Amino acid sequence: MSCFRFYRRDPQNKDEELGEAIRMTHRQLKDDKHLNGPTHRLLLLGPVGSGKSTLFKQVKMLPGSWFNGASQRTSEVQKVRNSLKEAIENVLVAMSTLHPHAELANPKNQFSIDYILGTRNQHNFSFPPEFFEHAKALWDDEGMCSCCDRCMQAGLLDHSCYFLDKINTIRKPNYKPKPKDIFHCHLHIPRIFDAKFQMDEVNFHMLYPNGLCYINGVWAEILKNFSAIIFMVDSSSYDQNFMGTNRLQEALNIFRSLWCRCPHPSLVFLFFNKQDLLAEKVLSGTSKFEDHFPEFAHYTTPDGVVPEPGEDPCVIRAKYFIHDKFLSVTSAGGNEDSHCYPQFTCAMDHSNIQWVFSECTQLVLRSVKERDAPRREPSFK
Ligand SMILES: Nc1nc2c(ncn2[C@@H]2O[C@H](COP(=O)(O)OP(=O)(O)OP(=O)(O)O)[C@@H](O)[C@H]2O)c(=O)[nH]1
Ligand SMILES: [Mg+2]
Repeated sequence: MSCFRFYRRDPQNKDEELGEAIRMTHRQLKDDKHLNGPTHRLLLLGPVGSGKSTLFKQVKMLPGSWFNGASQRTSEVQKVRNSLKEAIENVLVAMSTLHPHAELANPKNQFSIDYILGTRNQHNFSFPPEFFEHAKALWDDEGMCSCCDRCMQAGLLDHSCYFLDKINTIRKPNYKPKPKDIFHCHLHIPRIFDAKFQMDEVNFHMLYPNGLCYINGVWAEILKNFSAIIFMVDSSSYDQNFMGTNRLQEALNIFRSLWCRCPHPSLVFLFFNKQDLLAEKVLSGTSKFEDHFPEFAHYTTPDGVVPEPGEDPCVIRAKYFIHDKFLSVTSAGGNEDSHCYPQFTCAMDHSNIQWVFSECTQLVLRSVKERDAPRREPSFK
């Protein structure tokens, strides 16, 4: 699970490792070039939990993707079960690390905890029926459930409940994952994922370094190898804290640091993701934006904004507040010849991502053309 994995990181070494892995991938890409023709490389970045894995899975399902095969689906059963296992293990770890400690409501379920924790680190775990029995017994325990709620409120275990609520479905011998199950499923090793796809007969190769810590040294060197960078933001995270920092503010800090280090000129797509969750939160009125960003109280939606059909004005105001905050980084100066394009996305929605990608790939093509013709003034910013 994202946040616990984050705690376990050894940032300096991991980033060096990751940098080396990306450099190797580039060498490989150069060798492949004569086989597949020119390829535009996209790098997917973003803070923990912003939706990178989900977007990546959508890309793998785009028409023309190299991963767009029926055989992929069968191995998804194991992935979903692994995600269930990871979810329950992480709640169990959280039970002993939270303060105050979370306790089992039924002490007899300690046997199930011992069983589940005893299966940790077993590769290719076969998921015997007793695994699901123990998982179910624990999920039915009120102590464990309330621990999960506490973790969710802290923004720690966002995938867990989804799988734990579906134990009875996932355990069935003839279980076939639904697309939603796959989207919730966390991508595991290897640390760098890549997907190739074609749009308008142009090759794209997207790299996604899972778990990249944003250490400065690696960035500048890596970034220059890409035609465009996609930076994802969890727009609904405005009311969440992680290790004492507001998650949206943290995303903004990371983006600012990325923008400063981008080689000139760069093309950056800023995906304001989880628009559905943002709308839900704003409309429910339970979590006020101004409680977390006081300047929101004086913010007014800019003139000329074109709303989506049926979009509520409060939602529009919140989403453009975030939009303007991030765009102020790019208009602050210092990287004038780079271009940043914002997009409002919902990575769970395949048609939205398909549309967004067709827009972005057109912009990549335009930008590359203009880069190759340096004497012409770029016609967009
Ligand atoms: N409702 C909604 N949920 C989303 C959206 N995008 C991602 N999610 C969910 O948000 C959670 C985190 O998404 P991931 O794709 O795992 O995020 P990530 O950036 O890969 O996270 P790390 O690998 O931990 O850095 C998952 O439970 C996703 O199902 C979205 O647009 N809408
Ligand atoms: Mg991920």
